[in-house]
Amino acid sequence: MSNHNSCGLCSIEMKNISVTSGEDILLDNINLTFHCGELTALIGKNGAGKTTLLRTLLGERHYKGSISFTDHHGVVLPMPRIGYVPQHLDFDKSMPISVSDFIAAAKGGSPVWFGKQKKMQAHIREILEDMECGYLAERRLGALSGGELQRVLLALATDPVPDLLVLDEPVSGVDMAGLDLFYKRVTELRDKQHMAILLVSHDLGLIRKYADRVVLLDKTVVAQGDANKVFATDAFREAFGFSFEEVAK
Ligand SMILES: Nc1ncnc2c1ncn2[C@@H]1O[C@H](COP(=O)(O)OP(=O)(O)OP(=O)(O)O)[C@@H](O)[C@H]1O
Repeated sequence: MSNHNSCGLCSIEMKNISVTSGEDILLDNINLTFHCGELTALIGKNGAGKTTLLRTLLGERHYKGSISFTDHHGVVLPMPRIGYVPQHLDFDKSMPISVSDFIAAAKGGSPVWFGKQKKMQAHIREILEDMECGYLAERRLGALSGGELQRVLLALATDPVPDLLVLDEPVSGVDMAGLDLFYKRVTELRDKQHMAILLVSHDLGLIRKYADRVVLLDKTVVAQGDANKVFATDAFREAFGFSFEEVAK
């Protein structure tokens, strides 16, 4: 898929990144650049280091090497602002908390029991409406479907607009129509807000439909490029045990 939206300047760069745990090398000399306005899909077999790479970007893993952000003016800043949608959210589903109170609490506003601040509530309604889920504002968080919850988390992760949006297999437990809708929303964000997006996914069909670039990881980057190119590599066949032609079916 061609990308019309990248200015070529604004980017997040991982340089010579290595992560170890005791004697184990979890990530080995990763060199990657994520461009603003581009959706990059991160793929690899189980244990390849995908989640470790995300956690490193989020500042949750100790690493060797450097991560930097270059803004639209070419100014290099030490760290990008990152929005994160986790794989799943662990919470007590019987909790009597509404979607808008959850967002207010996550944003570090006043505790929910102090009552809602009008301005904050209007803002929350606005960001949910941007994600076409304003109607969820007063629903109980625990009553949302998997797809609805993902949209709420996406609204939260993209306000304020981050430099890099990181999505960790965000759509597990969501049906095919919900998946497709989620990817559509994500690509709209890429185009409208010009953010760099990094997505860990196992859905090769959706990756081929929506990703601008695919990175195949096996502790280090073993292939990268557009989906068709990466799916045709020997490294892909080795990682997944099937060939490009089988993905195309
Ligand atoms: N905190 C940790 N300490 C030690 N080893 C870890 C830690 N976290 C992950 N690992 C190991 O690092 C390797 C990479 O794990 P990681 O979760 O990043 O893989 P992944 O590509 O996300 O896998 P999956 O597709 O199964 O989610 C695995 O061998 C895992 O056991």
